Amino acid sequence: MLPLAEAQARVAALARRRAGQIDTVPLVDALGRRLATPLHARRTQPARHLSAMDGYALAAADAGQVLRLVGESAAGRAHLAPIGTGETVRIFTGAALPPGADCVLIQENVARDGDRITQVAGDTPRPGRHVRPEGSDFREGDRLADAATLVTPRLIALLAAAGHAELPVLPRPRVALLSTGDELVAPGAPTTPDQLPSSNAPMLAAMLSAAGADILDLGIVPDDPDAITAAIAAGTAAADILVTTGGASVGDHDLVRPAMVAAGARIDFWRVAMRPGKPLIVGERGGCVILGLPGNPVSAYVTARLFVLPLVAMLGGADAADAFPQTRALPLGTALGANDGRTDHLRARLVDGAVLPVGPNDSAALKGLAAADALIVRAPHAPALVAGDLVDVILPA
Ligand SMILES: Nc1nc2c(c(=O)[nH]1)N[C@H]1C(S)=C(S)[C@@H](COP(=O)(O)OP(=O)(O)OC[C@H]3O[C@@H](n4cnc5c(N)ncnc54)[C@H](O)[C@@H]3O)O[C@H]1N2
Ligand code: MOO
Repeated sequence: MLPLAEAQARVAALARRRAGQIDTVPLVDALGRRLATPLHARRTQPARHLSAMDGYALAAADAGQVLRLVGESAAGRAHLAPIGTGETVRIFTGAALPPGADCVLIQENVARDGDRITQVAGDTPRPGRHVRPEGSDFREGDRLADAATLVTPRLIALLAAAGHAELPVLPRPRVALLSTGDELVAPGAPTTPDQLPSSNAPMLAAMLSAAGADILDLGIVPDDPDAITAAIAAGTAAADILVTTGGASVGDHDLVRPAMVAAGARIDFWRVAMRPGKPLIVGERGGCVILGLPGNPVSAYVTARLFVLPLVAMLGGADAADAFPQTRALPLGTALGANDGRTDHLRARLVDGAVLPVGPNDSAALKGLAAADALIVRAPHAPALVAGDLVDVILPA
């Protein structure tokens, strides 16, 4: 069995992007994807010296004088004529300063009598007071984002302001999903006592779509070697990643690894020193990485968090250092026994800043999984802990 960190490093080594492909998409559609190229400002922001407040624009040299009102400057309707000595212009937030003005008096500190403006409160204005200088945010040609930067709503705002309507992004990884097992039916279909709904497929599809993957659901195949081999061949031909669930272990009906070999895949490793998730199979066929997850739903969830989502992130442009889940040390809300030789992942909840395991600790128990919003990570041979001790926790993705 491979140690968990070594297994993750081997998956990182398999992450190869489709060379050269760039999608150009509208700003909002780029959310959650990574830039394919660096991006530069196509305009200067602010494009002129702008007022940061509603008030009166003047030259600081005229401070303290009674000023004569000669016009108005509003956002989008600049007062472009220069003002002379002793003159002022009514100005609003975001409006251009007229030439000759270098500061703004806020209107609360001013008394107005017809076209006569007098400062009645506040500090003596200095040059630049309440002014956003031209180019103070960015200038045309400035490099605003590097290639591989994650597109957030905040970056979308910056790039929209910089004149971009579409962004060049790395392609979404295509992930094929295959559920194996004679006992499985589609969710919602009637079940006999020998059957159960395939809950792994919608769980994984939801995790993958939130992670920005395009999903190709290959459905359910029975425990038939030829059918699984054919589905693996089809899935690897169509996708960047093929995720299978079930049939990963050692039983007579655990057919995924032999089927991968029959389909011409290379097995990179099988079995990881982790719980749940021990029977994970990783391989590749024709440039497609195959992740054979165990069938137990909690095992499928944990291996998806620890291997599938990081691989999707790496194919989407993330560095390995950012792609794998980070842990945070949080106080335990209860005692825990010593761990054995596998890295353990306990379903847990955050309650009042402490982390509490959610039972039962069974890799088929879905209620505990649904109730958990964190995973406690216990290193191999971690010692017993008491309430209040710090423990490593993976928080929700
Ligand atoms: N003798 C041994 N037995 C087992 C070992 C072992 O090392 N030696 N490993 C155990 C571990 S750990 C796990 S995890 C499971 C994983 O087994 P498989 O990946 O072969 O999964 P299956 O046997 O096909 O299914 C296990 C369980 O999960 C249910 N399942 C399968 N697919 C789905 C799905 N899409 N949605 C919901 N539930 C699913 C399936 O019905 C079984 O109940 O093996 C242990 N055994
Ligand atoms: O280690 Mo298996 O993945 O639970 O039950």
